[in-house]
Amino acid sequence: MQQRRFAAVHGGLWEFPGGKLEPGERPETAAVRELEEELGVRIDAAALETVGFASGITAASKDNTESAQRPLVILLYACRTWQGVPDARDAEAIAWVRPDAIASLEMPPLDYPLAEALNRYLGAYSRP
Ligand SMILES: Nc1nc2c([nH]c(=O)n2[C@H]2C[C@H](O)[C@@H](COP(=O)(O)OP(=O)(O)OP(=O)(O)O)O2)c(=O)[nH]1
Repeated sequence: MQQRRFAAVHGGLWEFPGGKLEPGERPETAAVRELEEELGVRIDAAALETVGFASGITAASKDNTESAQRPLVILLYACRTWQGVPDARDAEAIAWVRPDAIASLEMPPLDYPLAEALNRYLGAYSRP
């Protein structure tokens, strides 16, 4: 998980690493690019596993310069193999967090349903 820059929208909150698509960009390509930019790790798009998504409305920007709040969809992927050691290149901090402890972090609203989707995906909530 990574902690957003204090000056950013949702500053100081923890989130899954990632970011917005560039025009015309595929989500998997964006995930590869963002993990390189934010963590300095290299991943193969073919190694991404689809976990789930969360949808809502964007937060109002801090300085209110952006237009009205817009619909937002965040896709979550799992990736079990990568090259390099994760480094906080674009965040206040990064941390490995056990999947069942992610929801205890202070996060932006859509990261909570993403954490639930991850735990369902990993079977952490499976019944005996
Ligand atoms: N992770 C997350 N992001 C959210 C939620 N609601 C919401 O408006 N956002 C916004 C905050 C950011 O503007 C954007 C996340 O994309 P991002 O990490 O690429 O954007 P950013 O603003 O940090 O920086 P930039 O690289 O685009 O300049 O989504 C939410 O619930 N979870």
